Amino acid sequence: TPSLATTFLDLPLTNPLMNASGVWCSVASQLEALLESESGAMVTKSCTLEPRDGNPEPRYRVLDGNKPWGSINSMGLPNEGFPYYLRYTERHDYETKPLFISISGLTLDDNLAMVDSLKDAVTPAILEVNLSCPNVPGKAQLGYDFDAMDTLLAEVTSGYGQRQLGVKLPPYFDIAHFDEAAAILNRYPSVAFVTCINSIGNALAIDINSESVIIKPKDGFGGLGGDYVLPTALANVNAFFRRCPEKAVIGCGGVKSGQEAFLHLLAGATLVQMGTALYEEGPGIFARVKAELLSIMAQKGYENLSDFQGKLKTL
Ligand SMILES: O=C1NC(=O)NC(C(=O)O)N1
Repeated sequence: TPSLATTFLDLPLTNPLMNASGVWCSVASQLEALLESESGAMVTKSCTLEPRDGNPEPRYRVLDGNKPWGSINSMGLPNEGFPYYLRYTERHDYETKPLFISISGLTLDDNLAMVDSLKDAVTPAILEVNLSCPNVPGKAQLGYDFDAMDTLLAEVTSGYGQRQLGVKLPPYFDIAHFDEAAAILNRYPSVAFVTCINSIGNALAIDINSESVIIKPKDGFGGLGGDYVLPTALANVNAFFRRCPEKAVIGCGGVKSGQEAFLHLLAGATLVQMGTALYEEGPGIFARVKAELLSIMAQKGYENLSDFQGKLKTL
């Protein structure tokens, strides 16, 4: 029977599935549910130095009805503040599964302060620096400002003592941008992984009956997730898989079954994150998607993930 076992940064995982930062991972009860779930790993909600309430509600909506399936969100980085998640890293059971901690400082100094505390904590948690939150009013996405991204990576990798870390990238839509972002990332060997993609920022969902937007923040503009973003997510996974051979890619975007998880792995992902689908289904989704992925592998005669991981064919 096929196996979903894999490794990430030399850590063994029972399977490649995990949550996307921000979904089912903001408070201890959610983190405990992820620990108990069948995910192979888990990540905390991107935190800021201080606790944040985030944007006014409604700030998350599933886009259902007769449209393709997805979500729009403008949460605005609501979180319990960095110390809360640092404390969680100190009591996580690392034997059960690896833990990632996501940070999204509102300033470079805030990011450096969190990185410095993490370096001193010498925690097994894996750092994922979020360069791509599209929903804090007045805050541009770092991943779209290449100079600022370069400066942040120089300071953060140095501040983290060149310990391995990763970055959560926004989706790019131009080959020249894949080239430029990868060229910057490849100058930082301690950036050991990239997570592609964050939501497609600043989409607008409109309800025809009310003739109104459906989320409150930013006049209805918010990050898109779900089916809508799968082709863009696969493109970003494969673009960075091709351009960053020394780094691992974590796939995120449009995964709701074994099928999309298989596609992300084929495109080059080592691990696969779920956001919208997890938000709607809950942590039981991991058992379902695991079974679906195993079934697809069995049908195709694959024993291990390495039999097809990164082996996307071109014409
Ligand atoms: O990085 C993020 N991506 C999103 O789609 N939403 C959240 C947020 O708004 O907090 N952050």
